[in-house]
Amino acid sequence: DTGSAAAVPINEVDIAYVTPVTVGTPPQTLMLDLDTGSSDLWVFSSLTPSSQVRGQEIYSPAKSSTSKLLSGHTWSIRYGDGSGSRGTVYTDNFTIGGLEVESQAVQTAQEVSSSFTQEQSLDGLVGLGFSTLNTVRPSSQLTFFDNARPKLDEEVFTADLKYHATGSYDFGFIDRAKYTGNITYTPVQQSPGYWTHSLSGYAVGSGAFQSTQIQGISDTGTTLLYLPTAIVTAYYRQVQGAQNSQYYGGYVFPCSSTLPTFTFGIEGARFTIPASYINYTRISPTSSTCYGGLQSSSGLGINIFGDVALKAAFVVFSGTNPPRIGFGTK
Ligand SMILES: CSC[C@H](NC(=O)[C@H](Cc1ccccc1)OC(=O)N1CCC(N)CC1)C(=O)N[C@@H](CC1CCCCC1)[C@@H](O)COc1ccncc1
Repeated sequence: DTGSAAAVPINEVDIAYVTPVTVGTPPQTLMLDLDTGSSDLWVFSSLTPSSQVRGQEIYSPAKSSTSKLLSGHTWSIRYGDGSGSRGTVYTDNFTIGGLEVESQAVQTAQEVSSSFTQEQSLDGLVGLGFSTLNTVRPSSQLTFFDNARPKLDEEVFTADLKYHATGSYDFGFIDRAKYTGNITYTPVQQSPGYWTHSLSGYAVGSGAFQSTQIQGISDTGTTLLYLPTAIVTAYYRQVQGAQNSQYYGGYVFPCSSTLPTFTFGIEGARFTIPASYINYTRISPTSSTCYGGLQSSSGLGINIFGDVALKAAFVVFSGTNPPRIGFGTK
C-alpha cells in the first residue's frame, strides 16, 4: 500500500505545515502537523476543556463506532519550545492520504498549553520519530509509520516541504517526479529516537565549502535551522547590520539586507538554501527588522535541521534496517 497527502503551511511564514488525516468511523477529518522530531500522535478532542479549544477541529471517540479506550494509559509531552500537552489514549482507524492503519493509538488531549490553544489551524501532531520516544505509559505505543510499515510497498516516507506553498508527504513509495538526479543517503543513528544524522559540511554564499561533520536531527516539526554558533556567526558576518539580539532571542537584521545563500552537504551532495528562506519574518508587521531562519543551537544542546533546511530538498526517511535518510535535489 501507499499514501500521499498535502503539507499545507499554516501561515504566511511557514511556521508549521499541516496535513489532512481522518480518524474513526465515520471518518472525522483533522489537520495535523507531521513531526519527525517526536513520536506521539495526539489530537484536540472532546476531552479537551472548551476553554482550551479555539477554532481547532476535535476528535470525538464517542462518535466513532471503531474507537476503543486504552484503559489506564496516559501520556504527557513537553516540546523543545516549552509547549506541551497531556491526556488519555484511544485506538481507532486512522488514515493519511488513503493509507489506513486500524487501531492506531490516538492520544486524546485533556490539557494543552496556551501556544496550542492559540494555534487554531493545528489540531494536533503525528509523531514520525522512532517509537522509543513515545510517552504513553504504562505501555508505549507505535507511530503511524511503524504500524503502517508491514503493508507499505517500500519501508519509507518522504517529505517534500515547500517555501510559501503546499508540498506533500508520501508513504510507501519514492515519487521520481518530485526530485532530479539521485537521492544521496546517509546513515541514521536512531538514538535517542530522533532521525539523527550528520551533514558533511557547509558553505556561506559563494564561499568555500567547509568539510566538517555536523550531527543533528532532521525535524519536520521545527520551523528553523539551528546550527553551532561558529557557523551561524560566520553566516551573519556577511549580513550588513545583523546582530544577535538578546531581546528577540536570536539573530536579527535590517529586512532590506542582502542575505547570502547557505549550502549544506549530505555525503558528497550539496543542497543550497535560498536567501529568501533565511529572511524568515519581520519581528512585527510594521517593523523593518527581520528575524533569521538560521539560528544558533547553543541553547538547545542539539543541532536541528528544521523546515528552513528541509524545504530546500526532497527528503526520504527510510525505515529499513539500519535506518537511513536521503536527500534529493528538487
Ligand atoms: C528547537 S525545538 C523547537 C520546536 N518548535 C518550533 O520550531 C516552533 C514550531 C511552532 C511554533 C508555533 C506554532 C506552530 C509551530 O516554532 C518556533 O519555536 N519558532 C518559530 C517561529 C520563530 N519566530 C521562533 C521559533 C519544537 O519544539 N518542535 C517540536 C514539534 C513542535 C512543537 C510545537 C508545535 C508544533 C510542533 C519537535 O519537532 C521537536 O521537539 C523537541 C526537540 C528537541 N528537544 C525536545 C523536543
